[in-house]
Amino acid sequence: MNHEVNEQGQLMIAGVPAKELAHHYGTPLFVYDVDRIRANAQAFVRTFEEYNVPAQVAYASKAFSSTAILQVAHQEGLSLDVVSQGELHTALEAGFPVEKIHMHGNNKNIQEIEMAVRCSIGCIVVDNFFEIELLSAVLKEQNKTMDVLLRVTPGIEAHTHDYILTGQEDSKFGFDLSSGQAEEAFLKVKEDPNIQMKGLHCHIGSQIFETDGFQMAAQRLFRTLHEWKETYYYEASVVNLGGGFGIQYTEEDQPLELDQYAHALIKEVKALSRQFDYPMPEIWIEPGRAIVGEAGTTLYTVGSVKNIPDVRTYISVDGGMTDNIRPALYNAKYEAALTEKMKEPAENKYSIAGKCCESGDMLIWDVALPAVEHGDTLAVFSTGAYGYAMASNYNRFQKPAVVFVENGEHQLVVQRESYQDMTRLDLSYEKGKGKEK
Ligand SMILES: Cc1ncc(COP(=O)(O)O)c(C=O)c1O
Ligand SMILES: N[C@@H](CCCC[NH3+])C(=O)O
Repeated sequence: MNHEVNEQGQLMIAGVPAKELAHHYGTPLFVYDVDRIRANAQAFVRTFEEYNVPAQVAYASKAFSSTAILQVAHQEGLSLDVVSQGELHTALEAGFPVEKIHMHGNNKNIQEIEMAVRCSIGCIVVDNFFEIELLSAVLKEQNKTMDVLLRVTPGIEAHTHDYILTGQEDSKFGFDLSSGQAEEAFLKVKEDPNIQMKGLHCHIGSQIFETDGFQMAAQRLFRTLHEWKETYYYEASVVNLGGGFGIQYTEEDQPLELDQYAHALIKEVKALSRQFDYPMPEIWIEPGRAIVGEAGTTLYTVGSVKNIPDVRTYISVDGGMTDNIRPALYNAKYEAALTEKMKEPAENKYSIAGKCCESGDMLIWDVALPAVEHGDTLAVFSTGAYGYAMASNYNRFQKPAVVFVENGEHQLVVQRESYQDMTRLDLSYEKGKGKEK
């Protein structure tokens, strides 16, 4: 992996020495290279523009949601995918245009739907029959209309590199195409004059390195849309192929360039539109990881170093599974470096441990590094997606701060949580002072 290193052998992030950031803001610290976020967004947006294909590139904010990142997403012409009232609230606080917000979720409750309808967001991606009932009732009550996509499971499951064609669908998300549930949902949605059915949505998985899974999914959606056109004279104006575009965490990961994913989707949808003589729909996608993943780096300070002769050396840092649950949850792999020793050769293998009371709180096993000492700043790369977003307060550790860096300037965009923040919602218990039943 290529990193910016200055003459003194220091790791630089968008023109600023990482050590300086660690010193200024403290650690653990999430640092985002904003130029990189913009370039990632543009790789998708420009490709659709170049091919003159109407599209929406919706940033999947589950990957990392905060006011600042949503502002950048908007500046780069992205739409937004939210999955909760919390993510929608953040979008509204960030001033994100409501008409470019799409709402997902396999169990949207009445409050979420009411909020989405009240705010007149751009689209709800409908996931199940119960939701159709809730949405119909809310639209009637608020005397409003709503554009929707139906989320369907096309029977393709991506397992990072390969694809499993599942005959029988087994997913908590969406309507099954093969059993006819999707068609039943389509007919229900079509019955409601307040619901405008714009098209179909699917999402086949995450961290996908090839394009054939997306192409297979597009084929299945088109086959369905073609049938519905023949049978019901329905024409979709949108096909949403979800997110899932892979990124590089370690040297072993060899993702495509982002514009190659977009290019392949455009080519496939154009071909399918010709094949089925179907009017070319808008193509919507929902990248999360691909927008922010590689743009993020986590900085930690090394604390204890424990050598077990002939076994391994553990180095413990001041964060861990509370700011990056992915190694513990998915056995995810990362690369790391010592920010001040970028030009020094690796001299040993170290295993990087977090500080939670969990043996499984390990960030990286056996990574080759120069000699590690107490006080070193350690950078873990490609932590921009599903890191801060999945952070917890386990062991009552504070959530880290987040800093944006662009053109040599840095700015705090999420403050470090304080202990007061953590106890703010706590109330004391006094025996005998409870409400009687
Ligand atoms: C419906 C949907 N869209 C988009 C995404 C974003 O995925 P990724 O971050 O892999 O691009 C996800 C998460 O996998 C998702 O479930
Ligand atoms: N959170 C997961 C991916 C889930 C994507 C959301 N549907 C990850 O870190 O890889």
